[in-house]
Amino acid sequence: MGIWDKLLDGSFMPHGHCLLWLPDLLFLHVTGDALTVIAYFVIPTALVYLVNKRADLAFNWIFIMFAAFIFLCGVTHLLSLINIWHGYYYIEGISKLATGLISILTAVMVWRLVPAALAIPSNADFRSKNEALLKAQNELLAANQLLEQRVLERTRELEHQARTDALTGILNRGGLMERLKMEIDRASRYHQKLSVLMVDLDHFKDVNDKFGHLTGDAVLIEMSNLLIKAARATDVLGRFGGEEYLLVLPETDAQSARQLAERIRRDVEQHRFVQDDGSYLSLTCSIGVTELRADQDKTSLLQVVDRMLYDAKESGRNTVVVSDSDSAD
Ligand SMILES: Nc1nc2c(ncn2[C@@H]2O[C@H](COP(=O)(O)OP(=O)(O)OP(=O)(O)O)[C@@H](O)[C@H]2O)c(=O)[nH]1
Repeated sequence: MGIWDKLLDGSFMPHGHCLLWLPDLLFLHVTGDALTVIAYFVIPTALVYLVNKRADLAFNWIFIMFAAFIFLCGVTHLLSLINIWHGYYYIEGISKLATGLISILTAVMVWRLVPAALAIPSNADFRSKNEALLKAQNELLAANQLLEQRVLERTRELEHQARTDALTGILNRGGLMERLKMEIDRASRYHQKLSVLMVDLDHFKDVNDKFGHLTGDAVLIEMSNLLIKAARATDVLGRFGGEEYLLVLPETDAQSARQLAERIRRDVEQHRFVQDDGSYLSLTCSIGVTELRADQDKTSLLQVVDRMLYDAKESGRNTVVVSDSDSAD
């Protein structure tokens, strides 16, 4: 008995009459429906697998509804195939009803989902938002770099200010001590000469007392300008105290330092300090000078130069006193 005979034997009765008893027509329907049934079972399996793997998927419950709907369509198709030979019409009817219900429910739910689904940003939205984010990030980076630059500049400014005398603009005592130590270290290391001058205006208190503090300040500024002019660019000038200045002279021996000190003393003596009202003020200064000895430290150097200044004051002011190497300590 051939396949067609088997398909068309008595069990086909009476259901197959709709297919006109034609084997090729029956084959066509069976093949089409069988393929559809396979697809209807494979698709929901894929959907359920996807939802399982991607729990973050937006509206994943609708995928499950689609899966149920397609699966039931598959069952209905399968039953319609079986019913060519067996008449399970009630079962097929129940299956159709279940499919219809789930289809209607899915249709309603899908329409209710439309506004929310439309609100999901498109790829183009994401791209433009991403670009905007990148732009903002670059701007932030640039702003950060600018800020770091400003902080660096401000830090340098503050460091400079911390070492600067607010009145005269030359080094203050702190800055001066730092530089003096550096110069002493350098001179000791390279066995170079180094001398220091301590310059102090004579009877400066009288200037304040007679002409006021503002005139005193103006004199101090003018005095520092005078010293800047007298010194070399490599010399280090700073305000040691009230009306006391320290001049550090790298690569300079006591002899040359004395010559410079004498020139400064003369310059100050001859200088006319201008007052606010246009009148002039004459002042003198006393200067202590010393040259760094081997193994001498900053404190000892300052003690010596301070003593030389004291001697200059004691010997009548407007004088330069240089330490000789034997009497230095
Ligand atoms: N205007 C002004 N005066 C100052 C400043 N710092 C210190 N002085 C004054 O400088 C004067 C120093 O007085 P003294 O130490 O007696 O010295 P001097 O009058 O110069 O006397 P000798 O040094 O002995 O010649 C004091 O009157 C201080 O008030 C300042 O920044 N501005």
